[in-house]
Amino acid sequence: MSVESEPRYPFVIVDVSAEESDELAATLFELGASGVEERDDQTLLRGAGAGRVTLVASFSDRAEAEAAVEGLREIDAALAPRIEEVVGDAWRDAWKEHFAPFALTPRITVAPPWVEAPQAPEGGHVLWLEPGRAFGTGLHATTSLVAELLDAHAEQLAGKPLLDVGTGSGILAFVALLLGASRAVAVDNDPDVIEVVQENAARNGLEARVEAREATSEGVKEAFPWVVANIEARVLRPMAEDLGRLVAPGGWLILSGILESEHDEIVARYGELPRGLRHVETRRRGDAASADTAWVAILFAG
Ligand SMILES: C[S@@+](CC[C@H](N)C(=O)[O-])C[C@H]1O[C@@H](n2cnc3c(N)ncnc32)[C@H](O)[C@@H]1O
Repeated sequence: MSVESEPRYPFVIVDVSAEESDELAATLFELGASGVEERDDQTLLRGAGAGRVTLVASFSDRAEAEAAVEGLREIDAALAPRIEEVVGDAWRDAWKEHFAPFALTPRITVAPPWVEAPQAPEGGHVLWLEPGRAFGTGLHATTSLVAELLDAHAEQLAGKPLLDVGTGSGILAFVALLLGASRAVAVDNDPDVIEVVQENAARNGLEARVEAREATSEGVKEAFPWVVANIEARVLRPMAEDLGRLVAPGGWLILSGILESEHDEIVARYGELPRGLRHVETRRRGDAASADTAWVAILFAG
């Protein structure tokens, strides 16, 4: 295929502070972006560094991208957005070059399917994972913090079913199953990830123990002894009643996708539910001195 006939994908790229990133991502959607990727110090493709976030917004054509750049300049002339155009489809797989086997927890090594089988950790397992376009390589702190909590509480998890809300690639459901959970229900409001979860389940011989479906917490009826949700504080806040209902008496809930600055408020919100979840433990990752860039995962007991 000649370069002229290859598809062209315009992106608007802008570097912002972590505090500004959510608001500016929403603005980019309002300006017509079809997707906005956030890159920071902890994502597979790194951001601008020094705690700053690089927003990469995709547009359907060049004219729309140029109009969005104009729109951003009108909002704040100091933003300095730029347009980059990618020609051809090879970039879609570029992230694969950076995705090598790594120890997610003491007992779980994650490996992409295109490498040779790595050594499993002692008493542990290799989790074969191809996230595709779903979130959840395990390289983001919000994922690894939950996986570590599951590993640390594997004795309580053994033989119990688990609900994974916002499952993405299915990574947390698979970690739980490899650590001994009996079965997992994995739900996500993005219908595109369900096939990814099913493919990854089959890759690990776990398909009989995972039920993946398009749903939010509202669409789940039964309560579980274990519930995990790595979403975002702004989604977890209104979800509190539902998630509280889904934790069986004596069960456990892990929440992630929460910044240090949001920690106390989330602990209070879930603690004041009629079910009264008790804060047990918080794990932290990132620069603790900066409450707006350090991530936390919170374990509650029901
Ligand atoms: C940060 S990703 C987490 C993926 C994976 N569980 C992990 O830990 O790496 C959040 C996921 O939650 C999903 N999500 C967002 N809002 C949701 C909602 N209200 N109900 C269910 N899933 C939701 C997104 O589609 C996305 O796949």
